This record gives sequence, structure tokens and C-alpha cells, in this order.
Amino acid sequence: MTLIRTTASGSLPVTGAWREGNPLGRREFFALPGPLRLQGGASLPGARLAYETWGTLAPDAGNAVLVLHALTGDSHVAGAVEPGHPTPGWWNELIGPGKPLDTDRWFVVAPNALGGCQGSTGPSSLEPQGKPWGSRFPVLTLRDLVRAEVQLADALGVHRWAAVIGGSLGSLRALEWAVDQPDRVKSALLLAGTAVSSAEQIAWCAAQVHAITGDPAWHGGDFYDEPVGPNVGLGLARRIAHITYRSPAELDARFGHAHQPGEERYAVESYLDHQAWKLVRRFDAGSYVTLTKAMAAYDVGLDRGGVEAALRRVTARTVVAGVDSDRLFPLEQQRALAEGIPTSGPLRVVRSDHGHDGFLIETDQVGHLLTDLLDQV
Ligand SMILES: CC(=O)SCCNC(=O)CCNC(=O)[C@H](O)C(C)(C)COP(=O)(O)OP(=O)(O)OC[C@H]1O[C@@H](n2cnc3c(N)ncnc32)[C@H](O)[C@@H]1OP(=O)(O)O
Ligand SMILES: N[C@@H](CCO)C(=O)O
Repeated sequence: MTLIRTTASGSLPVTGAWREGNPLGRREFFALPGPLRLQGGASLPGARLAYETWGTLAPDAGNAVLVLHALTGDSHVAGAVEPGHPTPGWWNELIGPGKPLDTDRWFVVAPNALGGCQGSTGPSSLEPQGKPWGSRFPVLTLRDLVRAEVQLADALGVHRWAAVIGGSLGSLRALEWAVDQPDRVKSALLLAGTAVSSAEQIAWCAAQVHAITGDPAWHGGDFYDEPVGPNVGLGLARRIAHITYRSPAELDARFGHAHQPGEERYAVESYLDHQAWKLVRRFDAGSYVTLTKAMAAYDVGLDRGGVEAALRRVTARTVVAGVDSDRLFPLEQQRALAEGIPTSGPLRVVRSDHGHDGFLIETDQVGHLLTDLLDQV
């Protein structure tokens, strides 16, 4: 892929070109048996999902747990950085033998979202004629992502998940599972999510999408055969997003008004540059746009008689939780979920200074939520 190394003086193109979803690493692939009919009316042929599993599926398939990642996450919930996996497991502390999601007991499945770039079919993938999908990749909704995961569950022999668990975008997908497939979800953990994207969330998403599509290197989405991809735009999108992932108080406490030592940049600016550079190295701009638009468009009540009616369809025992300093997915959104889902307990609150990313960072507290959920399954 083409890399951008961000420095005090600007952005320097490095080498290479983004290529189809990574085939390496500890992951397996499920090829959908036929074209996926999409909510928008189009269909997606030749799609596949990359996924990872931990533990052993019980003979009655009753111990299967589905874990769903956030916007730029992937199937690598647990494990080290290794060839094919550019980031360590994003819930390393939570999944494994003796951990809250104990893989001696549970069979854990984590798919890379359809539309993503870590093994599942997305805009950077090759379409049946062998060219990158690029601008021809269809619009996806979160319902489409879940319908692909339903086919994966069928292929794995999992009729009913003991639990479906997700944070952020993963929470929206978990909710979609619980509403769309109520008979197939016994319990659910909805962490730092919402039933419907707010105007502000749509606005954040729109700004990020414009940052990418406004980059001249975007080429209308057909940049995969170009020497340089829209990395400046993707980096800008990540900077915007990352501000929303952390709390103002945390940023102030960590960086204040200080400059990065020896540089003209502010320390917080340097931090954002670093986060941008890290994402640009490992993520496809086309997937970022596809998944960000799907998140912005999310409304669980669409075609279901509204949000209240949709939430009433949930039969899974549900734990809804949020992070108290989250300004991107504020607690009011999770409170509305907890109040609207008939089988939910009261809202659980994760205490954190870190904002939205608290769902990734506060693993002790999230571990308690998982234990509470799974102890009663
Ligand atoms: C579900 C998923 O999304 S999984 C995908 C994995 N998640 C992500 O990649 C999301 C992006 N990353 C993050 O949001 C965060 O890094 C988390 C949530 C994973 C971890 O949060 P924290 O441990 O609090 O890390 P933090 O946000 O402080 O970032 C630390 C990095 O910033 C760097 N940094 C800190 N201050 C500065 C500074 N002034 N200038 C430049 N870099 C800085 C650190 O060196 C460190 O770099 P490294 O990650 O390359 O080692
Ligand atoms: N840090 C998370 C936040 C979005 O929920 C991500 O990049 O996916």
C-alpha cells in the first residue's frame, strides 16, 4: 500500500499500493454460496468473510459466542501482532483460557465485517472479473453485514449464539442481530452503541468521508491501481475520528497546551498525526468510506415501524453499557436502548477518563460485564 509518514513538515508518500483484503495470518475464510441480496436492492457476488475462532464448538453448538468489532477493528480479537495481523488483539485481556470470555468453555467467533479490509470482501477486493471493486462496490448497510454473518453462522453449524457481543460499530451490529434474528441470539452485550445515529454522529461521519473523497488521490474510489492512494484524506479522517474517540478532559490532562518537545507542533497534534499514520498503514480508504457511511445510515427502526417497535423484537437477555466520558456515543443513547429493549437490565456504566475508546481500554470493567452476561446464559 502507499504509506504516508506524517512529520512536523507535512506528509511524505512512502511506497506500494493497497491490495485486496489480507490473506495472511491466523484466520479462516467463508465464501458466501451465492450473491448476497443487499438491503438497497443490489446484490454482491463472490463475497467472503474472514473470521477467527477460539475454543471448541460443543456437540450441541450451544457454546458459540459471536464477537463483533468496531469501525477499524478486525477479526483479531485476541493474539499478537504477527504476519497478517498489524494490530494485537483488541480485547486480548478478555478472551482466552481462564479469561472473562473463557475459551475453555466458549467457542468464540469473530468475523471481519463485510466491506472491511482485513480478509473480508470490501472495495479493495477483486470482483469476479478480477479487477478491484473500487467505485463499483455497492452501498452496504449494517443489516447487510449481519445477513452475511448469518450465512457464516449457518456454515459453522451455529443455529443460536449463546451471546452476541460488540462495542461501538460492533454494538450496532450486535443489536441488528438481536432485532433481525431474535431466535438466534440468546444473550447480547451492547457496549457504547446506539439504536439510531444522531445528527451529530452523521455529521462526524460526513466530515470524515469528505476528507477522503476530497483527496485528489481518491480518484472517485478507483485508486487501487494508482501509485498513491488517498492517504492524506484517510489520515485527516482518522484525526477527526480520534478526537471523538477520546474525552476533552483526557486530552487536556495528557497534552494541555504543550508543544511536542523540539517541534513547532502541539503535542496533541503530534499524537493525532501518529494515530493517523498508524491507521493509514493498515486500513483501506475505500473500506473506511463504506463502513463509515453504513454507520451514519444506521437506524434500527428502518422498515420495522420505528425504533421502539424494532427494539421490542429483541428476546435476548441483554446487557446495555456505555462509557461515562463518551462524547461520540453518549450515555443517553445507551439509556434509550436499555429502556426500549424489553429484555434488558438497567444501563451499566463503565467509568473511564478515556471517552469512547474506554470500551477498548477499560478491560477490567468490560470483563465484569462479560462475566455477568455469560454467567446467566
Ligand atoms: C475494536 C477496534 O477498533 S480494534 C482496532 C484496534 N484499535 C485501534 O487501532 C483504534 C485506534 N487506537 C486507539 O484507539 C488506541 O490506541 C487504543 C484504544 C487501542 C489504545 O489506547 P491507549 O493505550 O490509550 O493508547 P493511546 O491512544 O494513548 O495511543 C498511544 C500511542 O500514541 C503515541 N503517542 C502518545 N503521545 C504522543 C505524542 N505526543 N506524539 C506522538 N505520538 C504519541 C504513543 O507513542 C503510542 O504509540 P503506539 O500506539 O504506536 O505505541
Ligand atoms: N478506536 C475504535 C473506535 C471506533 O469505535 C476504532 O478505531 O474502531
